[in-house]
Amino acid sequence: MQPTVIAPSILSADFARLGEEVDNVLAAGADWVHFDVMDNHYVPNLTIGPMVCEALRKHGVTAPIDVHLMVEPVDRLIPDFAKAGATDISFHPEASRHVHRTIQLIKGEGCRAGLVLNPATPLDVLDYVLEDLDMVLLMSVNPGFGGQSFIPSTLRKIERVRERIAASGKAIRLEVDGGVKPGNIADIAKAGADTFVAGSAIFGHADYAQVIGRMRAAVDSVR
Ligand SMILES: O=C(CO)[C@@H](O)[C@H](O)COP(=O)(O)O
Repeated sequence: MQPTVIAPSILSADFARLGEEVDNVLAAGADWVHFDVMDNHYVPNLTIGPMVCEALRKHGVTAPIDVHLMVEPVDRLIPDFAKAGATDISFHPEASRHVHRTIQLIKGEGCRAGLVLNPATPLDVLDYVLEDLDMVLLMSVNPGFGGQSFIPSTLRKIERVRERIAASGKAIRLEVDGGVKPGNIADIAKAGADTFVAGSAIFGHADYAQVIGRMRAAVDSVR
């Protein structure tokens, strides 16, 4: 079993104080920094690129930076993010012409590779590549915005991916992203997730340590 990871999505942070916000969530008990990259093409929103990732490293952030690429095409940005300090890079299969090649590109740059499935993406995109992956990221909202509601059918999907990971015998993380909150994180963990992204639930709360503590306790109660 993989150790639990709580990864606040900086999409909901105060961008005018990003370094301080990241320091604060890490001091409050977060494990990773979840870094959402949107291109106004693959998704209808525009966010941040490798320069901001590099700036966080220069600021002194040493925690893993979990980059979720919502960009199309995806390959060109991968070396830039690796050089900027990303440790984990995940991408959507629809954004790559050659999914296996993109996974190898990420690993060749020294990062862990994740494949992201949107709520309506069938699990067969995992065929033939699951064992090459370090992580499967299941979106529990349609990508593009923070603050959306968790789509309940994701719970069954998490169970099915957990079964596939178990059958593979590999140490592959199962991350869930979108609408994750203290009130539903136990169900998400029970279904089989080990890595939890939360944006608005953490950055929208006045006390980061309290909300992260509640989330971790809820996960610990079922894992
Ligand atoms: O990738 C995305 C959205 O595309 C997510 O990382 C959201 O940023 C999560 O935000 P909340 O649903 O937790 O507010």
